[in-house]
Amino acid sequence: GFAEPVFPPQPDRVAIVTGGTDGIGYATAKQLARLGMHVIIAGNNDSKAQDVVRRLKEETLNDKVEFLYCDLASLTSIRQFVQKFKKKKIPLHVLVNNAGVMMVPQRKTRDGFEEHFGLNYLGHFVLTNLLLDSLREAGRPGRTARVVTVSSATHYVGELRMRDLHGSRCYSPHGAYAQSKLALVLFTYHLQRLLAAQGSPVTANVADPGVVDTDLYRHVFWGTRLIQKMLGWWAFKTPDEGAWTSVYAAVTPDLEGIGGRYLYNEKETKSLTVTYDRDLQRQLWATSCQMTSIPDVTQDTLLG
Ligand SMILES: NC(=O)c1ccc[n+]([C@@H]2O[C@H](COP(=O)([O-])OP(=O)(O)OC[C@H]3O[C@@H](n4cnc5c(N)ncnc54)[C@H](O)[C@@H]3O)[C@@H](O)[C@H]2O)c1
Repeated sequence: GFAEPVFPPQPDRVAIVTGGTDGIGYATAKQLARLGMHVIIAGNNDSKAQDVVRRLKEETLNDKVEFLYCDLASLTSIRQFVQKFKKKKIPLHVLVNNAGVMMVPQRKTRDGFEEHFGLNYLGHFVLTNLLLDSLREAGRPGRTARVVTVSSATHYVGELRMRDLHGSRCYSPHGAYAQSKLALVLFTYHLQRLLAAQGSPVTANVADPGVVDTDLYRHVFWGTRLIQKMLGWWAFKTPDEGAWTSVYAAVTPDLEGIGGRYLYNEKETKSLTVTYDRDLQRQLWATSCQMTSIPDVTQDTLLG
């Protein structure tokens, strides 16, 4: 009973989709390519890349689909990806921060960050900051460039432990995932305020895909996995359905010039109360800048 939304064609626009080799990211890349966009998949899944690109080209009849290696669990790899992208000398209109891991055992990224926080959140924090100049250049009033960041309803039970962001004192895989998804919401709202304060032709929104039948659940308790296998078709959205909110945020004319929204089923919804706390947003942003050696441009711009 799911009616596919219809969006205007998007020729001459370029999108980067992180984690576009699988699940919701694959479906997002496919739908954007169908709309005529040049889609670049940023992924760490080299072995799948060729096949995925071939399938996407076949399914969308769009030849402008490519893969560029980007391991979001490595700051060096993210910087190399951005360099490679900028060498192409093409504009960037849409960045979909989609990739993620869930409930992985306690382990660290290359730079020593807890994996959920480091990959899901800090990886996208760095990627977005390094691509902001490209997004600003490509956007224009009336046709803004867009950052779409995929969070999750799990953020509602998240807690940001500013004194122990890496969960070294007490680690829970669920808590670490929820914290990373909460951080992405705080980041998006702060980013949107920065962009608005600078008068940048770029907007930032959060997309919540709902519960979607993908391999994200590979690390959860086996009982939950079994339920997914048996009832997934009935209780979960398909990846195509889950991708619509990201696609909506990326292209709908309804959101032209509008940012700072938490979107679920293509509608604005309230996120957890604490996500609107500007002091917390600022604190997280400043700490993230320190952790990743990104200059904090918001310090002078956003005082209020
Ligand atoms: N599936 C759900 O029910 C659900 C619900 C809410 C939110 N989400 C969010 O949707 C997003 C996509 O998840 P999915 O369900 O499609 O899962 P998935 O496991 O099918 O896809 C995750 C993607 O992230 C990529 N990825 C993982 N580690 C990476 C790394 N180090 N560098 C680059 N890419 C990496 C994977 O290669 C894969 O392409 C995630 O952010 C997830 O938190 C999913």
